[in-house]
Amino acid sequence: MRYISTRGNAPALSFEDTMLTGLARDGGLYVPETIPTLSHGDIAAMAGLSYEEIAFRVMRPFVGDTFTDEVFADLIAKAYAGFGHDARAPLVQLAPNHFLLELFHGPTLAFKDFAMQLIGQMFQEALSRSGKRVTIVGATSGDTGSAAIEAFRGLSNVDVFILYPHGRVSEVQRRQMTTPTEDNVHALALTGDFDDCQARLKDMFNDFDFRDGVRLAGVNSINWARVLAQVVYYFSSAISLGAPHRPISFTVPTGNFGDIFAGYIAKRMGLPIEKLVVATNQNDILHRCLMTGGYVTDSVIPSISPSMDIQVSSNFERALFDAYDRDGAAVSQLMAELKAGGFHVSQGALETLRDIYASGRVSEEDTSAMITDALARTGEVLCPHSAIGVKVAEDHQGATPMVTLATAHPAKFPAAVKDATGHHPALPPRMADLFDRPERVTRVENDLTDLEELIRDRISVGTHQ
Ligand SMILES: Cc1ncc(COP(=O)(O)O)c(C=O)c1O
Ligand SMILES: N[C@@H](CCOP(=O)(O)O)C(=O)O
Repeated sequence: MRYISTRGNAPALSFEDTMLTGLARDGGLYVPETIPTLSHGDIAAMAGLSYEEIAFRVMRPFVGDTFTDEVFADLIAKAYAGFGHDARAPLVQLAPNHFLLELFHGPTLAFKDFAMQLIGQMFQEALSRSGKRVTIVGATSGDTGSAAIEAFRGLSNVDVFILYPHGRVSEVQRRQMTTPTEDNVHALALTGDFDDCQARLKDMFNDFDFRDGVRLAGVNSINWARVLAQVVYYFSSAISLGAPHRPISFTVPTGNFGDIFAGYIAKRMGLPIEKLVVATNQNDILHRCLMTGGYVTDSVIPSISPSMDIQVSSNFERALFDAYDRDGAAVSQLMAELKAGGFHVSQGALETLRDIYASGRVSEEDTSAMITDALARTGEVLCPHSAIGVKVAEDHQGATPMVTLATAHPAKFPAAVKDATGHHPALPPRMADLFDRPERVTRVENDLTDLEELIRDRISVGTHQ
């Protein structure tokens, strides 16, 4: 299995090199050269298997010879052993034909743990074989950062720097990133929004002196391994609802387009997914694009669903690559236009995208109302992101069973949940002292040179400031 860049101008890589490389050297994102498929019989045979067994069968064809079967199965087992639910990703029925896929039973209470816990294991295995050391830099609107820190804290061959937008993450998210005490963890609060954090991260990857000098690695959904691990729960949930014998639709609270793109990969692998519905908050560039064809950036507006406060949606590039028949030059042209403010998707590519994806946008008021309403109707306490998903799913519900992804635990966003329900959602007991732990964070400006200097200094000193 080899991986190629969406911009068509970078070397094809193995799974291991793709995972450790992050962004392709032409600025593009890696995707598999061909997408392996599972037959109707292969999928039917997964009924009744554990999450870990399904994970192995779904991901194995993508991993090539990076890990033996035995090692890969062991890494999967270790990755999910710490989850707080035996099913790992349990389904809850909200209405006769509508199900909630709870993805928040991992250590940091968001769906990011599914991929990050596995990537942590895979990085350790690969780095211990090669004896190399890497510097992970991540950009976060709140959840990727805490999941990455949890997965890599204390590892001797990794430093992890997380850029988050100062004042624009929830207090729980911030404390998850600023309270770990390990020397290899560096939380950086940047003046700006998530798009600024992600843009500086991509600038670092495109600065080859810096990239090679610090051995830069990425664990955002830039990294193909992130997307891959997220494919699994589309299979596990659809199979438990009767796939491959009947089709299923999914609604996905969306920002950087990684999670819903994983659903697209599941569909391409043969899972009968009827529709993938993009659910956005008021930062609705994806919804506007699917409606009009115009992908035009706007400034990020802070919302009560801060993890989705994103306007430049990184993985949309992967969707465009396929919608443009894998024409890297066409994607490069679109990305150049994006730098100047935006682009228009061609009619053919837009029709392809609309065959796969539908979309909806939810206002702040409707998000809050849905948290209130869902509690009254179903007894579920939703986080604001999941509430956006449920609202859009209800607007798109047809005869096909609908699964909405619940992407975070409500206790990560207590203010929004309390406003809507009157109740303060409790953190799990193991995190009960989160607000008593001392915080450690460095304030940084949105300046590439300064950021690179800080990272170089920290690595060469080898201690946390
Ligand atoms: C809680 C939550 N929901 C939804 C999303 C959006 O997911 P994606 O960026 O993969 O579209 C994020 C951030 O990624 C998130 O943290
Ligand atoms: N919502 C994310 C934003 C980064 O997304 P990623 O999937 O590319 O890591 C976050 O919580 O950080």
